[in-house]
Amino acid sequence: MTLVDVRTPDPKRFIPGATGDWEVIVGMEVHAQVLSNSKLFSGASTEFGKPQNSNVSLVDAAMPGMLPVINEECVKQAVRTGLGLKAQINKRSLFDRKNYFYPDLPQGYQISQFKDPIVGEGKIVISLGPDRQGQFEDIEIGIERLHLEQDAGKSMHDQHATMSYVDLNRSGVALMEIVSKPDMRSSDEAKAYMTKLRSIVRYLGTCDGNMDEGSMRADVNVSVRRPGEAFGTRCEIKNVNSIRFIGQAIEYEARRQIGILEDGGTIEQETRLFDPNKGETRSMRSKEDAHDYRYFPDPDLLPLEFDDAFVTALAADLPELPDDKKERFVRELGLSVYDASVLVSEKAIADYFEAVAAGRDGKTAANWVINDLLGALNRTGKDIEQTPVSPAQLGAIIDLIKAGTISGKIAKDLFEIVLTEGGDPAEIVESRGMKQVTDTGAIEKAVDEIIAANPDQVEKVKAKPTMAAWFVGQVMKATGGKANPQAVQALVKAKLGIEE
Ligand SMILES: Nc1ncnc2c1ncn2[C@@H]1O[C@H](COP(=O)(O)OP(=O)(O)OP(=O)(O)O)[C@@H](O)[C@H]1O
Ligand SMILES: [Mg+2]
Ligand SMILES: [Mg+2]
Repeated sequence: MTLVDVRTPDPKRFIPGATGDWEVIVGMEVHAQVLSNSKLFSGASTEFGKPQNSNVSLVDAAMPGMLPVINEECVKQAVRTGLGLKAQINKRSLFDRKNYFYPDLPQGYQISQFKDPIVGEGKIVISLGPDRQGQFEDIEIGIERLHLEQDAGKSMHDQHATMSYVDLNRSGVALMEIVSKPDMRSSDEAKAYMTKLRSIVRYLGTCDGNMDEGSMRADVNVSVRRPGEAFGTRCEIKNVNSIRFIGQAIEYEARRQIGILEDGGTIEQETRLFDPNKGETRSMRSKEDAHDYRYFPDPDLLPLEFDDAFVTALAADLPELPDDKKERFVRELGLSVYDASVLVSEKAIADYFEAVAAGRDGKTAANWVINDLLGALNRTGKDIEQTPVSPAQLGAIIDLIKAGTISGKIAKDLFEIVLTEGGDPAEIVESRGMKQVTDTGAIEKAVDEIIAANPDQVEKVKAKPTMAAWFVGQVMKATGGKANPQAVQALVKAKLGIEE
């Protein structure tokens, strides 16, 4: 890979050292487990959490004479992901053997793609911000390639005092390795990149994106340099399994390298581990080069070939992706970029919002979903999948306001009730007497009473008409928030003789 610098050094991102500023360079290799029922080259199940060694075929256990057979669904998933990354799809690609020994790798090699991957160059746009002025900064991060490969099994060192066990359930499961260009310049950019990539594969349905189950993990390559100079030597931090840890690992690693360089030392290219308990990276081994693996084309597999029609059919079926959705929410529903960004950040949130917004005012739906629903979920530590308020229930609350059945203020109380107790919003309004009072007779009585009881305030309003709001507030209070606010306002003004 030839390294090309596509970024202009930005002082905002510089890291101050003892002897001047530094720039951090980050490139990531993300392993994303392909969503498929069976493995890349065998019919064994990929289901997570099964008893050890129950999802293992003879192929996965590398029994002599077993031959790999490519799983078409995994190929489709890789192409879909490539399309989602606006990348070049290679109609001919090759599988290679990457040779190394490890107890969890019974074949003695991993089938991967080296020189000719299924997907070539693409890009991901990340969005940073908003800053204090409410502005977002969109940055394009290059994708170098995406290739298909097998996952290894799992060594288990904690099952026995003196022996290690191996679980081969994961052995042979399809992974997509998505390799970025070294285009990131801060830990925030790297976190935004991972967040966006995860969101894209979730929208596409090609990977579940569950980092805590290991479905997505990142090898984070970090180097530092003086702004504007050539790329420095990278260290690769293996298997980082949360977005927060990606940020912490980069911050630590950049400072470690800066310290060495400022002391007159040099950076050795190596493979490191991130220790989340200590928040630091530790050396694992010196970095192996491609030639150490003795890559060669796997003689058991034919080149992988497909035609344009195969790609076109997959492209035609692609779901709407977050960037397109965001743009459409702004254009068609008149949402702010900020609101649209929040709503598309996760597919499940976007789906929820679209169900609420269908046939209703988009901005109103967006306000309720962002401020009330997401606010409540945040408060109660739940995510959208566990929402106690369904889109139908929230939609019903919005409809009750629109129909004038309840006031906006009562609607907030109603939302709290649905949130904690559940139930049909219209029935709750009926049974608990939450209906808005639109009967002018009743409102008029309340207005008269407040005016009669507050002669001092009446004098003040005459001098300062904006004080009328005080009366509106008192009447709303007296009616338990159920009076129609517009009707109250009109009556208060009329009775006090305030011109519109
Ligand atoms: N100087 C650098 N600083 C930071 N990142 C870099 C630098 N040079 C390369 N990278 C990044 O390192 C990654 C290299 O990944 P790639 O899969 O090509 O090779 P590898 O790490 O040598 O191989 P393996 O897949 O065996 O780990 C890319 O994401 C690339 O952007
Ligand atoms: Mg790699
Ligand atoms: Mg690597």
